[in-house]
Amino acid sequence: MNASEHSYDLLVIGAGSGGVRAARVAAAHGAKVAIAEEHRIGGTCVIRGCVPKKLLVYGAHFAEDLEDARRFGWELQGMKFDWPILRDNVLAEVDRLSGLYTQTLESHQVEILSGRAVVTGAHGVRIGDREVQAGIILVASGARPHIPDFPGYEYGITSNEVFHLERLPARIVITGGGYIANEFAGVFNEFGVRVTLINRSDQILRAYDQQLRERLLQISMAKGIQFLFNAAIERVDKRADGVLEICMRDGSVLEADALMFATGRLPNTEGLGLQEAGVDLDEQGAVQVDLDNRSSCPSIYAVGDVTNRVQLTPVAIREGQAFADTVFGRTPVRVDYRCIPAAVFSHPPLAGVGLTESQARNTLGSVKVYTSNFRPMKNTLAGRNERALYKMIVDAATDRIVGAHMIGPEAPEILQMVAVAVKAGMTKAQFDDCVAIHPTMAEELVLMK
Ligand SMILES: Cc1cc2nc3c(=O)[nH]c(=O)nc-3n(C[C@H](O)[C@H](O)[C@H](O)COP(=O)(O)OP(=O)(O)OC[C@H]3O[C@@H](n4cnc5c(N)ncnc54)[C@H](O)[C@@H]3O)c2cc1C
Ligand SMILES: NC(=O)c1ccc[n+]([C@@H]2O[C@H](COP(=O)([O-])OP(=O)(O)OC[C@H]3O[C@@H](n4cnc5c(N)ncnc54)[C@H](O)[C@@H]3O)[C@@H](O)[C@H]2O)c1
Repeated sequence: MNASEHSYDLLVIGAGSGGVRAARVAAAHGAKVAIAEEHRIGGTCVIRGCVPKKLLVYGAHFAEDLEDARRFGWELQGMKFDWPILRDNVLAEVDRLSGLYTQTLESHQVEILSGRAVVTGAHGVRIGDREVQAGIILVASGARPHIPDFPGYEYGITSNEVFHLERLPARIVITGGGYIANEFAGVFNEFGVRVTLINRSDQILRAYDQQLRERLLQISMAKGIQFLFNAAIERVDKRADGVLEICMRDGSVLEADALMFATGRLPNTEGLGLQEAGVDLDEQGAVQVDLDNRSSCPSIYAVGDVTNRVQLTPVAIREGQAFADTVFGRTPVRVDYRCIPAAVFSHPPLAGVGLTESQARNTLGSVKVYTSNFRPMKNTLAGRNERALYKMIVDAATDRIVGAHMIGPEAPEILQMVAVAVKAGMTKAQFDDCVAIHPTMAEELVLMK
């Protein structure tokens, strides 16, 4: 790892959540670092993921807030939603954040190499017509949307394009039943777009607690989102008037103005030269790494979505940090994958940490489940018939809380703090021992009987 033998101590491929953190921290540890990026600094989360998505979720929620405002005495006239205003403000915020990420890299003396990187050997990378050598290569190239293969798939869009729509479609069909499908179904529905979600199985958000999933489904349907289960697209045709005819395997035909794929994300390793350099990939193309993020080629490491472990930004960031501290900070650090909290920013949002009820029943001897099924005070006055559901899963033998799951307003904000307690191994009795803050929704957590 000597920069005089190679151009850099570290060459990072991909300036997203994991790559930027790794590059910055390695440079702070004294390494000579370069980072290659083929698109924009910030990666998926900043440019076309978490950040613009969450801003759209905020924008969409005004539809309900403005409706509810009347019951709180506000008279609102001439309300109208203007998509280009929100879109352009969101894209401007993305530009600002991408600029901040660039500044952070520059202020840490990380050299930015613009262009697509291809690995040429255990220490070699080509970016455009530039060949560079590095003691260590970190692959942090993320993932890309998976697009199902059927005639007419090219008429569909993915989360890459959705933030740039010229105008809102009157009707959208979204395929998939996971995070992106449910988040964008909510966003479009709040904007008044007629949404149909097509799911190949009979369940949405499979990793979440069943009761929460059922609650989201019930609320989403009540809000007007249509769900088609056990359904698959056979072909899509585009009519002369631009309308898409989505032909289903069961013979039915859906008409829509837009089709969005939200069917998972595949690791970005295609044409990257990794296998030629001795890096093992799995059948989906994910880089296989050990607990220290090291691949089968000793000088090549990988973090984030490209390893297909947990496709979440905070996990990619931790992996990038652990890599840099271990390899360049001489402080071995491993990411702890236990109790990773996660949230779906649907309307309403849901969030969870630890074991679901069924996982707990399958793995523990005896389980106690506490639930609070309530109508938030704000919804009551607003006349909004939408109930929240909080669940706590407790190991009966030890009284330890092994899982917490919530759907309702601000669930992700509240669950972040509950996750600290669950990870710390707190007991139900310790929650009960804490006095409530009244009136809040979160007080339900210390009042469950
Ligand atoms: C719509 C959407 C919403 C999301 N919402 C959330 C959320 O709310 N919360 C959450 O935690 N996670 C969310 N995620 C997931 C999150 O964005 C990813 O887990 C995270 O960005 C992964 O970081 P990464 O560093 O592995 O890869 P990325 O952030 O994807 O960065 C990889 C970078 O590598 C670049 N690259 C790829 N190949 C090359 C190459 N050969 N040469 C040069 N550069 C290359 C890419 O252009 C990209 O900039 C969302 C994802 C999507 C798509
Ligand atoms: N709030 C968040 O933290 C957040 C938000 C968005 C995305 N993400 C991350 O990004 C990842 C990708 O999101 P996603 O929603 O695309 O994936 P996902 O894994 O959440 O859901 C994919 C869905 O597509 C379906 N599917 C897969 N292949 C299919 C096919 N060939 N035909 C029809 N359906 C198919 C699956 O059954 C599943 O319902 C997520 O797994 C998550 O890790 C996180």
